[in-house]
Amino acid sequence: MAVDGLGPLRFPIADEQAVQLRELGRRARFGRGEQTLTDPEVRDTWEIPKEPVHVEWTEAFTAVLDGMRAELGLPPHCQLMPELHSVLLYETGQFFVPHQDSEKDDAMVATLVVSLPSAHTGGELVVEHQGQSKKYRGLKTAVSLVAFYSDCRHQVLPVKSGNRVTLTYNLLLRGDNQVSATESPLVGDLATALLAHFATPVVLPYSSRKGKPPARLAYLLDHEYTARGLSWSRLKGSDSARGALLRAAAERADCEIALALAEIQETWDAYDEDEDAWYGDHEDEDPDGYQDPGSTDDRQYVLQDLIETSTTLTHWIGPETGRLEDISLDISDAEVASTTPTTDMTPYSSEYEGYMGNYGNTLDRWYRRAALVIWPRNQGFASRAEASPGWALDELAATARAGKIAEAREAARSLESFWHAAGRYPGQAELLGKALEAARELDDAQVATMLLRPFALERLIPPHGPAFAALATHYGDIWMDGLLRYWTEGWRPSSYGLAQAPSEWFEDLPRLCAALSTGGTASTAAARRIIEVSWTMFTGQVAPALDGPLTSRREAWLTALGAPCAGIIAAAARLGSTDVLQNARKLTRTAGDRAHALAMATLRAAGTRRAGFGELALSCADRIRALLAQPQRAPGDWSIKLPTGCACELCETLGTFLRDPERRALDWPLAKDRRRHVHARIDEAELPVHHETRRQGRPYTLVLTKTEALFERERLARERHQADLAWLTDEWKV
Ligand SMILES: O=C(O)CCC(=O)C(=O)O
Ligand SMILES: [Fe+2]
Repeated sequence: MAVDGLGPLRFPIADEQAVQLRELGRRARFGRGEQTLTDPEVRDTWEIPKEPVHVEWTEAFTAVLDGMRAELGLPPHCQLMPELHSVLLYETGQFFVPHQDSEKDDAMVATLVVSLPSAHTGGELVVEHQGQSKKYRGLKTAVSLVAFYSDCRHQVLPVKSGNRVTLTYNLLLRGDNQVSATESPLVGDLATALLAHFATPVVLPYSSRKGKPPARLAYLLDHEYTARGLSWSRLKGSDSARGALLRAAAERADCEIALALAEIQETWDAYDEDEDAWYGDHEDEDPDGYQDPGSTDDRQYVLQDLIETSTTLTHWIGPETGRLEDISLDISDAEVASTTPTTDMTPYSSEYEGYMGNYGNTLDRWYRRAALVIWPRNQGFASRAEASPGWALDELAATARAGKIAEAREAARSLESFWHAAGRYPGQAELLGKALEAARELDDAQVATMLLRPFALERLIPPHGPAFAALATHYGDIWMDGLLRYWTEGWRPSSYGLAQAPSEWFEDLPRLCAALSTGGTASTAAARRIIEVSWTMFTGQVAPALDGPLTSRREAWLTALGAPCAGIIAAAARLGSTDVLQNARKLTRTAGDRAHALAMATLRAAGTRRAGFGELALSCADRIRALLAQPQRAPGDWSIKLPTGCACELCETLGTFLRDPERRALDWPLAKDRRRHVHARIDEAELPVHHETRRQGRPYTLVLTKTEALFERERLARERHQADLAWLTDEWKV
């Protein structure tokens, strides 16, 4: 090894040469996510630039690399290619904390660390994998070489004395490391086991019933892979042989197999060992008990029972495309198998949650593992469709377009058992677009309903217009009514209270209905239906809440409803939905401050639109004129109206006091619960009454005082009515 300017290095490396090297170096950086950082708490090392460094290996290196290939479990027909990554100098005290190397190249599978001969103590390289760890010490008089798969966590312990100099190499895998396992006697056994797995009903927990046989098997691999490093031809260590065996067994059992990445979450019942020691000396502890949520060092917790595991496949190499695809597929416990249990792996993140009421203390751990996913070939379409429904819809449409309509319908029917979940996949707008296309192409009313049913009406957006119109024309009104009923199921009030109306979607209804109504009569009729159900939903939620006083909270709520209300009315006017327009007029005739607030908010949200709003503007103006015509409160008139709602004796006393035009204050000895009821009534109606408890005597005395806000508010309300009326006259020519 030679360095420009320094000449050949002499081994063991002497102090003065280490100093020369350091002068060339800079503080080594490390990667975290997308970033490259320096932080001497994490990595304290000098990195010498590669350009002036020249390394020449003897013949023996090739043999060493081939030995490493064999020991890493890679077959003889592939090769490890070393690529110099960095030249590092650790002076006394320097180190690198545990980390995983990032794979800088798709073909990178491992790291090679070469320690050059130098006298030093400490500075051991510690490599971990699946709970095992090995320490490697550099030598004074010989080169030492350590290679490990890049998913292994490793660290360099602080150098205690002397200097440690290393070269690190990325080991790239050249050639396909797959071996054929068809000859192995294990293949037959594995194939039999696969057939048994797919024929054995799942035992359901807490039930004497037997479930259906599992739909698939996900066998978890032992090494970690990044999405870019995932490849059949670069499986690491024992994964490679297992992959080959299962691939051959799947073939023999007439199954399909895919290589996937899984996200696994474990929830443990756990406790913090230190938590009980609260009486001890805690001075050096963080007062908030803060724990870095990203920290994977959760060994301070004592694990009790594993409460739950969830496994979701997030990527796979498409069985046909051979490309990495984003998928989302939940795998049940009965479908997961592994040689190394997840519990023995190192989580990439964990989070401890102390006692929260319903649950005890829990520790969540997250892992990423690779998996071989296997399913019977005759269930292939359904199995892949569950993982990527968008792909499936495209397939269905394409098959039907190619004239294989019976086959396409059959394939569509095979999705029925899980298709209800299609409404929860990410990318709903795109998925619905594809479903609309496929439903039309399949030309079968029942299958079309099955495919579309899981979606919700508020997923329908203007770009869907043409596909929706084609569907409406093709299947007719009755079919469409049925579909719209399904699509608004989530809108109906459930036992948990009112469903949440999709406000923004209502607001945008004119645009949607415009897009739908260009598609012919059937589509226009469907658009009218959509307006009707929207109005029914909207008033169903709002009408019951229009009674009662207008508090500030109510006012904010009603103001926010102006835009959706205006959206529905404008859409109704545009498509001539007379029923809805008539109903909207009814709303304008509803008496009360709340209805007025909603009507004004609707007019303000109408913007420049006029059609459909005329009567609303008129009746608002009438109402304001009537209010303004009422005599103003006389100075010194302190009477306040208590809204109806409770007829108890306390409320009667309260009502009498409030009504009295002369009395301003009331001293009222009342026990705690009764005081609370009176407070609640006053606060709920936001009455201009101050309440206070005088904590003397038994029971304490509730002191009520009417405040000046009574006059101030009425003055402000009048001003606002005047301004509103001016606006209505100006803008709406009422
Ligand atoms: O210096 C060593 O032994 C290893 C350095 C290392 O882990 C790295 O550069 O990523
Ligand atoms: Fe490293």
